[in-house]
Amino acid sequence: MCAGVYCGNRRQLLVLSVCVLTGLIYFLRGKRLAAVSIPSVPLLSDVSRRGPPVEGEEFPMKTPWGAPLVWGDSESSAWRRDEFAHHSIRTSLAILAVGKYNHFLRRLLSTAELHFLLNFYVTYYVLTDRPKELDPLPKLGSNRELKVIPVAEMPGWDTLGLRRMALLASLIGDRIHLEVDYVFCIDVDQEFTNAVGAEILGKLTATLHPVFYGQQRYYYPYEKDLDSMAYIAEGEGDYYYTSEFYGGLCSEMLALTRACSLLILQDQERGVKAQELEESYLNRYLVNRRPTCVLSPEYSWWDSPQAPEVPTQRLHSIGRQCLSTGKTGGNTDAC
Ligand SMILES: CC(=O)N[C@H]1[C@@H](OP(=O)(O)OP(=O)(O)OC[C@H]2O[C@@H](n3ccc(=O)[nH]c3=O)[C@H](O)[C@@H]2O)O[C@H](CO)[C@H](O)[C@@H]1O
Ligand SMILES: [Mn+2]
Repeated sequence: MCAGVYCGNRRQLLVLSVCVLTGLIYFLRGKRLAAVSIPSVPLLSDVSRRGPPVEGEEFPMKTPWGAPLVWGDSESSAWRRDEFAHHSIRTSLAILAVGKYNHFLRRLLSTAELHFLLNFYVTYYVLTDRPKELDPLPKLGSNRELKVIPVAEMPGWDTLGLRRMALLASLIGDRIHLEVDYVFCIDVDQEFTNAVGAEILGKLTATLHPVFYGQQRYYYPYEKDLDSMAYIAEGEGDYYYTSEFYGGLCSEMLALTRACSLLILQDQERGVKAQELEESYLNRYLVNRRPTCVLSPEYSWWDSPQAPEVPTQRLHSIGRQCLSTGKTGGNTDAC
């Protein structure tokens, strides 16, 4: 453009010279920048972030019944976040920590403060047998609070796996539904590693189990005992969901936890126990009441040969990671 305006008079010659000089400076600066060696050490966020997911076989964006299948960096997730941005929604996390699992609490809370529903009202409901472990209370951001609910429960994932639904049902019914709009149930042996935003807000939200993502239905560990209330027949069911992270509107979560705890009680009365405990009953419930929002394995991930590569790891299961390495024999204390 500079060269094109030269018409022969002195003023134009001056303009032309300035343009050429400026161009030369930019050219030389470009060379200098290129000469500066950029360190080849990848930034931490690059390790767990790949390009944004694009609709396709690897990254389906919808379930067969039309619910969103959520990848946090996709365009549709950005739209969902925009939709919620101007509503003052009250959200919450319900966390159970009994016995040795209390040692996971601070890591979950501190990472939630960095990544979970920032810019929303968040209440942490911590059900614990050791309220003193939260003394002093962790420092929280504005519009975020923590409420401790003392519980007298026996430790052990095999017992608590049958108690948590009942505990949640009474807590949601008595209190949570009066105080917030959404409640998410989360295993305490996890940590947030990247942003989890309003894209997860649905009437009823469930998360795909990473190990069974993309597998044939035949491999899903649905309950096969005909006597169990969690039994899922051949041809029933869409996906296999994890029990480590699910949630939704309080009314939906009240219905879910009440129904599941009733199924568990009915089984216990007859001495029957579904193989995957709470997860089996959750999956049974979600066959009949399909989730309106399905989170991809970005929201339940651990490093395992069977887990898929995901664009961004957002919620990491420390407990299941430990189990999959086999080093600790399921003793998450060692993690
Ligand atoms: C279905 C499945 O794959 N289960 C395995 C997986 O469980 P899960 O990840 O299904 O269970 P888990 O051990 O994380 O227990 C579920 C949740 O109950 C709470 N909780 C549990 C026990 C306890 O003593 N105190 C307590 O507070 C806590 O919030 C925990 O996150 O990993 C466990 C070890 O981590 C066990 O090896 C389970 O076999
Ligand atoms: Mn767990």
